[in-house]
Amino acid sequence: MAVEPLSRDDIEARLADLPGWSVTDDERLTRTYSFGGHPAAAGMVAHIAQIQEELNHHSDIALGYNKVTVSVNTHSVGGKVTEMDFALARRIEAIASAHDAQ
Ligand SMILES: C[C@H](O)[C@H](O)[C@H]1CNC2=NC(N)=NC(=O)C2=N1
Repeated sequence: MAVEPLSRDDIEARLADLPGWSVTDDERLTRTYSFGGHPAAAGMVAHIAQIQEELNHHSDIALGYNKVTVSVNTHSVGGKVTEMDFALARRIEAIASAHDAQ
């Protein structure tokens, strides 16, 4: 997969297919999920970690009582949002319903 920073237009087009995700002012693709409790939230974190190892692309994940926040950009291009970040976000979205993530 080519690794180049995405333009603002490319980012907006991809975000349109990822409700709940946004890009912060410091160029991180992020979403917060809510859960029924802590074990469910922790289970989602473990599953995300598996996916990240598979993709060799890793977000920063914050685990709270019943929330998980994922935040990612691509280190190898100096901390910009790339297609690799969106590929990870799509994989996370694909498992969210199995974890009852809101
Ligand atoms: C050596 C290894 O492939 C790299 O360090 C990978 C690992 N995970 C990564 N994760 C993220 N978010 N960005 C990267 O550039 C990156 N690079």
